[in-house]
Amino acid sequence: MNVIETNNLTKSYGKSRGIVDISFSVKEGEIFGFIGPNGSGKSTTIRILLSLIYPTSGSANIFGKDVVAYGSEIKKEIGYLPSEVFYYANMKVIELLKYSASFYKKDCSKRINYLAEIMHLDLNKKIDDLSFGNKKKVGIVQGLLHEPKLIILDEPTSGLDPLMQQKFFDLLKEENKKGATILFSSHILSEVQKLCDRVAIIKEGKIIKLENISALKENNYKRFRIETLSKIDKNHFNIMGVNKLEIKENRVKFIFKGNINIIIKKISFIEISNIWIDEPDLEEIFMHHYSKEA
Ligand SMILES: Nc1ncnc2c1ncn2[C@@H]1O[C@H](COP(=O)(O)OP(=O)(O)OP(=O)(O)O)[C@@H](O)[C@H]1O
Repeated sequence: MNVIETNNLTKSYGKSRGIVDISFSVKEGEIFGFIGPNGSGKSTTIRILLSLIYPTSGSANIFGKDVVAYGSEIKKEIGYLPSEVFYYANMKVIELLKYSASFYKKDCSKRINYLAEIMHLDLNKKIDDLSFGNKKKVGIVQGLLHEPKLIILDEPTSGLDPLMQQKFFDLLKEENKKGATILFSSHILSEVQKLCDRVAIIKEGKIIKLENISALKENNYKRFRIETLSKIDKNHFNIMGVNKLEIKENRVKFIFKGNINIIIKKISFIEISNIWIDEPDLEEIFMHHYSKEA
């Protein structure tokens, strides 16, 4: 079953582009990454899913229900962490969280304590006295306190130190194991790589690639770094499938996608002193998509 489904979702802000023909689906139990640089349209898509804004054309369904028609009903099953959180500064953390919990028809107190303990959040502090990172933690607890079936996170890790990021990711994995579906938007590829099953790459309002993380990483992309005994001819590796080719004297590096034997044969013509072959990280593959399709 698809938990999220969008069909040609389009939003224009007057004359300026928001998103154009965004179509993707997220299956139940999936952790889906939404990746793109600032201004590419991630928040716009998410705001439509949460019916905070309406699409100009196209449609989006969550749990099989249209987000425009059933927005308020759907929202009860969603945990949302916005990219920026704003609170009434005068409230204590616990007061705010209890207020948030009052929107749901269940007792969330145990859950609030559990989440606060994991995230090292002091419930008795005033919101005003919290650092940016601690305010973010309040947002995390607020988004997860009602054990939502769908968790939507918009650039959730900014402000969290690496240890807290790890705890947060562990928490998300735990929620996912219990059945929650997750939509995770980010411009930090290493986080998406750690957490997500599948990813949509969004650029200038359009999805340019939908891929399994494993396929994106292993899709025959290999990073080669070679050192040779003599200077390398600048055209030696200028062949199909070679990208980001850099040659300096007796060193060459590139990313290759294709039949690996072609490269091995090419290498056999030169005398090498060292070679490293590994998998490029998502960042490199992603940047390659961007530069190629720009
Ligand atoms: N309220 C608005 N009025 C006018 N244009 C907007 C508005 N909100 C977003 N846009 C434009 O829509 C496009 C997509 O922006 P959006 O905020 O969805 O991107 P994003 O990928 O979430 O980026 P960021 O990571 O910076 O939030 C951008 O060109 C942006 O300038």
